[in-house]
Amino acid sequence: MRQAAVRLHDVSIAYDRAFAVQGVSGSFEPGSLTAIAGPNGAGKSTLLKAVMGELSLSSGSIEGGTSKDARFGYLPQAAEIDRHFPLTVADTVMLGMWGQTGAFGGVSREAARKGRDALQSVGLEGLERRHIGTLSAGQFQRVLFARLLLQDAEIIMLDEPFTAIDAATTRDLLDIVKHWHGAGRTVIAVLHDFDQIRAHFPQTLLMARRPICWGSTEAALTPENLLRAKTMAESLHGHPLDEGFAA
Ligand SMILES: Nc1ncnc2c1ncn2[C@@H]1O[C@H](COP(=O)(O)OP(=O)(O)OP(=O)(O)O)[C@@H](O)[C@H]1O
Repeated sequence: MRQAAVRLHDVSIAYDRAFAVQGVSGSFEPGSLTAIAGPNGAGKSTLLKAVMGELSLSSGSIEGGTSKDARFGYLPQAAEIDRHFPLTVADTVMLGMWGQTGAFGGVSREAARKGRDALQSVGLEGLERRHIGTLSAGQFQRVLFARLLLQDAEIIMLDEPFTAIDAATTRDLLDIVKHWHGAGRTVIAVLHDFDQIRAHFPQTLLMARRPICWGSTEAALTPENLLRAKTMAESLHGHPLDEGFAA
């Protein structure tokens, strides 16, 4: 039997004693391409961060998801990234090689070539010396994808990768996602656009703090499940500490 890339056993996560995620079980199989969908505040980003090992669990366990694991590539939500940091495009992309070069490893000629290739793959050749603060949102997202390309991770996790990104950039970045999938990597993406999920993502975890459905996208994104997610989210916002109050 093939090993699951990441297996979740009854995972719950709380902030300040209030649950953000409750009772999620299932597997991201090796080579799968999965969307995580659900209303605002459903716990999607929290779940990704827990798989990355950035958050500890209140209960349950995650197999295959450990902190500082070079197997993982992670694209945080744009709002979580400080673009005022004085980095060039080239610096930012080369951070993807961190795990391979080490903190003081320096950039070899081969690594620099890979960096240029990655920038070319996302259509940004020539912008190496630009400060990241001067890029458009779409250009910056391309830079982050180039960094992920260099990182060469086995499991790639994307938190709202196409939010506020123009159609042409989204198309190009979706092509990279499909390329990763074709190469057998495991890709997990938090997404809000159901049409996009239906068109490109074979598997979906639909959640509203609790899991609603984790399976084929067709089975997950039914009108009934979407209504359940909406209703559950509305009840959560009305009573954030109700049954979710952690022990
Ligand atoms: N650092 C934090 N401290 C306290 N509460 C938090 C923290 N981060 C998230 N939360 C809360 O946890 C719940 C789940 O948040 P999360 O960001 O995981 O949801 P989401 O599904 O990714 O939402 P969105 O679609 O709006 O990005 C929300 O009620 C949120 O306010």
